[in-house]
Amino acid sequence: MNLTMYEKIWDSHLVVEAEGQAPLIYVDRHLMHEVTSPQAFEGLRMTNRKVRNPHSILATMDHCVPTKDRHLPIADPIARKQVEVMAENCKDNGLNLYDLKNPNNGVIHVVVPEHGFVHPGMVVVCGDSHTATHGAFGALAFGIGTSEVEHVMATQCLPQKKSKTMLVKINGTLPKFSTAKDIALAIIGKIGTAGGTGYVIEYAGEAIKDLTMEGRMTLCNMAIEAGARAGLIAPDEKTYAYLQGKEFAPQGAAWGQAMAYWQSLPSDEGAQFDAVVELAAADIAPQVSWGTSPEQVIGVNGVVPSPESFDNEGKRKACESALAYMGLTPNTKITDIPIDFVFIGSCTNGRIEDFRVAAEVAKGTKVAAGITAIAVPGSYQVKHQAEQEGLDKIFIEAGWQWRDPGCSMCLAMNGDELSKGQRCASTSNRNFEGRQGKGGRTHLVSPAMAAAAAAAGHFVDIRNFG
Ligand SMILES: CC(C)[C@H](C(=O)O)[C@@H](O)C(=O)O
Ligand code: SF4
Repeated sequence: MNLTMYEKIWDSHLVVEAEGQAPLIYVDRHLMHEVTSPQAFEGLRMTNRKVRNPHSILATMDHCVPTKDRHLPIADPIARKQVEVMAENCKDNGLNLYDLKNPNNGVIHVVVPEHGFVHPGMVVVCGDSHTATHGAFGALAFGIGTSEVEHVMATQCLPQKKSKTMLVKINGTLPKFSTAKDIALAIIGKIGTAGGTGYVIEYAGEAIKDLTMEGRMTLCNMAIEAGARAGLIAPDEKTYAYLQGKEFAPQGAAWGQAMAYWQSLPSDEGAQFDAVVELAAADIAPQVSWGTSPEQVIGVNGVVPSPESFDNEGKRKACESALAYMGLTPNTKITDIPIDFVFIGSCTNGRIEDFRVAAEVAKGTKVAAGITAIAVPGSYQVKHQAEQEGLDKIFIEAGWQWRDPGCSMCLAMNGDELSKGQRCASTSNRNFEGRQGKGGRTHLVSPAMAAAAAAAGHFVDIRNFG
């Protein structure tokens, strides 16, 4: 039988499928951060249970951590408590934690790949929706709720409904200046934030093969914003080269055995998907979101749409309320929208490649008057690598702030936030109302587009920049 990669991973992890119950699957890796784990640990304590396999867990602190003045105690008492509780829980259960002082600290979905903790063919969970990121390695990776976090800690298994499969094929090669972020946004613009509901998306096609591992992570990261359970990309030579030699990658003879398994994972020729979506890479321009949902997005050379341009009532209404919140009028050119803030970072675009591209654009420019621009590396590893390459100096000379790692303004839980009415060019993944601070307005873009906007003071078409 011709199977998709999802079906192969599913079949090899299915523990039991009892009549009238959700199938039970085995979980290989469990990722953790300070926000969604405390109640799960508490639940274990109350029921006198232990973590079944501490080695399956890697934990960090990222959401509520400060990105500056880290030598000082955390000022916000709630954040401080969260960090302390995380440290205690990990210590009590013998878990590997990259705490604030650890040189491996950073955003969970950035640090996990850096250490080769996720391998092709694994089932990976985390109490976090952007777990989808790890699908870039050909692993079935998805977010779970806090009660499920407890269940997985205790049993290493998870009741899980089987998903349908969707193939998203990006044909041809991407134009210069269009990136994985633009592919992600263009797909969501096409299928909508509910387009992937009930599906696991497999991304394929020449443009996907061409992406670096960082780019693949950016793309899979946003599968969740398309409503999908997870995103997947078939492992290939790039995947293996990325993993080889990393701390948690198989070593010695185990490497060869693992490779043999990994090479069996890609979807078989003729495998049937429940849905197929195709896009031409050549049509994907640098994207800018204009609304309060990632599907409200358009090419940078476009204009803010009017509610009447939508053919269904729901979308018309959504457009109206998004424009009111965003303070935008229909037909405004995207490149005429002024900004107040720029954020480069997050588990979508906080990797070394993102800072390289942004620094190349920022080099020799100055942040426009009145604009605050912050560069927040996804991890200390990214930060140190960038510093070795002198990227920090480029940003600082251009007037940017160079911070310590964390989720930061991706969701503004740590005090880094917009004030009411401020408008931000952001490389993160969600532009929901209030996501970057109450009344703040978020436009999702790629790192290059963010850096260009910082210099110009408004969005610019990166293809004509400089
Ligand atoms: C805090 C966490 C539960 C949340 C998520 O699940 O994604 C956060 O990481 C986010 O990006 O909104
Ligand atoms: S960087 Fe943003 S999307 Fe990623 S885990 Fe943190 S808050 Fe969630």
